[in-house]
Amino acid sequence: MSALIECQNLTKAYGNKKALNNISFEIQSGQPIALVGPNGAGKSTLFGILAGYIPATSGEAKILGHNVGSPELIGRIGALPQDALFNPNLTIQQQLSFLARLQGFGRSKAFKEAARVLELMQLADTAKEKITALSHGMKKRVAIAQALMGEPELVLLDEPTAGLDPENARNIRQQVMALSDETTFVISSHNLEELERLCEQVLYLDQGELKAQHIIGQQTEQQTLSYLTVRLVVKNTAIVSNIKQLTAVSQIELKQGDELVIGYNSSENPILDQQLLQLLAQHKVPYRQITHGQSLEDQLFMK
Ligand SMILES: Nc1ncnc2c1ncn2[C@@H]1O[C@H](COP(=O)(O)OP(=O)(O)OP(=O)(O)O)[C@@H](O)[C@H]1O
Repeated sequence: MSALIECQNLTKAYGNKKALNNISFEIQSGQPIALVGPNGAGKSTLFGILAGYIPATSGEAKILGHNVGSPELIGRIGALPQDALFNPNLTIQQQLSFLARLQGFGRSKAFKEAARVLELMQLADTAKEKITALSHGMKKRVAIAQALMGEPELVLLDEPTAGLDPENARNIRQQVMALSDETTFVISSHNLEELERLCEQVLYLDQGELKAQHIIGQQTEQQTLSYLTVRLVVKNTAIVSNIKQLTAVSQIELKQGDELVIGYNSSENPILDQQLLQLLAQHKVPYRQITHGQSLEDQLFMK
């Protein structure tokens, strides 16, 4: 079976500037995939190429075995561009029905499909409104509804929750989770906690280069240390020296005073988590959470 996405030496240059520089990777269908990287890393450019909006300068990008932009992919990919544009003269229902017709739906099926995705995004009440009458968050949800039309196998979401209030952001995350068994989502966001909750894999782009591709929470081959992350209820710097004395602890970082990231050799001490709990109890240090592994932020940025 073909990979869901396969890029080989993909490059996109704008004049002398390489927005993507010779990147190669392969992704299989499955749980959501995070695309992360600082501003200007090339995330939107990669989405644009995969969705068929932007031509690559060189290299190859295939989806489900077909070159990006090829007619075989119509209706099989959905995309939420960073700045989705809609026709201000049409109602939301007309707009989405029109897009469904472009995907090959007949008139009445197109209407039903538009209504289905609007319902999915809890937008049924706005079907008769024009896009100009909607708030930023609602526009975003319309754009996501558009990306879900035709039940595509791959949905590319460029910053789907940016600028949304917490409740709407949560609704979108819930929709993504609910649809993830049938559809593979690739999601870019600057909210690493959100991606960590939603995604199983991460692609990390920086200055047009692919710096990492790995499964979230899984140790990489180069990594010899295991990690425990402890969130304390109140800041406590004194406990650090006690933790350092536990067997096999080789690294400890205190972040913002209340989060401890402990690096240790788990084959030397497989019960460090239990010893840590005892130590915290002994010193009457309350904690909110202890997790195995590092946060996505630490996995990406901690040296
Ligand atoms: N149409 C364009 N013309 C010239 N340069 C462009 C164009 N589009 C993107 N770039 C440049 O390509 C690089 C990658 O941009 P891109 O928008 O893909 O980054 P990004 O990772 O999505 O950033 P952000 O997180 O800020 O959205 C940037 O240096 C950007 O200035």
